[in-house]
Amino acid sequence: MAIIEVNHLTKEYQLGHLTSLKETALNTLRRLTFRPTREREKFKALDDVNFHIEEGEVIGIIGHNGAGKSTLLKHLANISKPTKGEVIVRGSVAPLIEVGAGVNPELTGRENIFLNGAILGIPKRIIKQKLDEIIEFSELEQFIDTPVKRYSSGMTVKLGFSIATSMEADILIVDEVLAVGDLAFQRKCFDRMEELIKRQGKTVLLVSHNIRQIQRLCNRVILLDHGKIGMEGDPKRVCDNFYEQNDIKIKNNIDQTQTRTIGSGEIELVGLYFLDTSDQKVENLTYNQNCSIHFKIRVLEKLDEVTFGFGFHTTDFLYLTTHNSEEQLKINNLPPGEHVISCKIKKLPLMPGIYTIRFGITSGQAARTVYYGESLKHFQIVGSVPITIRDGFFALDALWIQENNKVTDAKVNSTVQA
Ligand SMILES: Nc1ncnc2c1ncn2[C@@H]1O[C@H](COP(=O)(O)OP(=O)(O)OP(=O)(O)O)[C@@H](O)[C@H]1O
Repeated sequence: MAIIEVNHLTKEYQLGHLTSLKETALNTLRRLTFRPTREREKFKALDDVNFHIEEGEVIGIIGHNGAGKSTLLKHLANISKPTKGEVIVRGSVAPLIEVGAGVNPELTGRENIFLNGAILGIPKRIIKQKLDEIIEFSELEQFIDTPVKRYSSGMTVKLGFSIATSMEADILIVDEVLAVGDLAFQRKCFDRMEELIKRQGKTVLLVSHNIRQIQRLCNRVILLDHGKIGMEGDPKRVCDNFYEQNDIKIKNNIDQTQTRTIGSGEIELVGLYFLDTSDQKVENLTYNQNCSIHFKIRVLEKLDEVTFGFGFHTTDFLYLTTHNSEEQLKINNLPPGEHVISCKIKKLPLMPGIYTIRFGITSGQAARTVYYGESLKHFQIVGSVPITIRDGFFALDALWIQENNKVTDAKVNSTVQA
């Protein structure tokens, strides 16, 4: 029997509900003055959502901002009530769904550990046994007897995460919390999640915008799209589909895409384009194409010992390559004015998809950064790839060989001769 059943789950909100205090006051005034109250429009944050989860499954929930992911988790954690439909949960739930969820701000860290254990029906004796481990994992030894309302949001998350993952509830529900807290703690959380999932076979529901993390941890992914299930199933298939949708959105809104640049003001990038082998400008490239990338720069103040570097990254800022000019091109004296620097690329081995470019310029012996930009230009790699390549970002120019082939053949021959 499924550990979680979601049947025809619908959640309606009234638009503007979040600012309802002012609206309520206005409506009261309208009623007093016998004027008709304004009907507020309703919208469905979740719209007839159906799925089952079996024990031990690790489900990732992805989708655009406002798709309904958090709303769904709140229903699974029994924090929200459906407008229509039902959620059946056959087990205890440790929810980690917002900063401070399940944590009482008036109580100390230690008291919260006992409170949470009690809510999950864990005997005090067992909680006492786990106490040291929970405190140690949370890295809050010094503050464990301080009321949680004095904690920073990162500290609150650390406590919440340690409690939720130590209490051995049947189902762990995690919303994006791994993105809070310092990097080292995030890594620790990720490792613990992986351990819970792989070694202990826990049922886990995970919401994240970190699609790569979802793809790595989950065995099934649900893609929510405007409150409905847009797609569901194999993580790679669903995540790839989500990337494609995103990439198309980005490509259609390229002008609105935020490029990120920093600079000293001595130099600026005024043009960036690819040329094919006939020196024609090209917007899209085919897989394995010979091409060159050109950077048109305007130097405002004379610079010395100038080196360049560029790289490709995905639209979600996964850095794929860098190529520095240090060994090939170092300009000792770059006078004010416009200059074009280019880099020839032999057989660009990027797999079909949408990528973007970063570019940096340094000057002087200490390699001071005078310009750095990311997401500077989106481009698409099109065309088909050899069937040897299934996924990833790069195609290796590689060949499989059975090295002991000759030895085996020789043996076979000698056997035959004998
Ligand atoms: N209490 C509420 N009252 C009114 N509208 C709400 C309420 N809570 C959520 N919503 C709306 O419901 C929709 C779904 O919100 P939800 O937080 O579930 O999205 P999400 O997929 O988690 O988004 P994000 O990725 O931005 O966190 C949004 O349009 C949001 O504004």
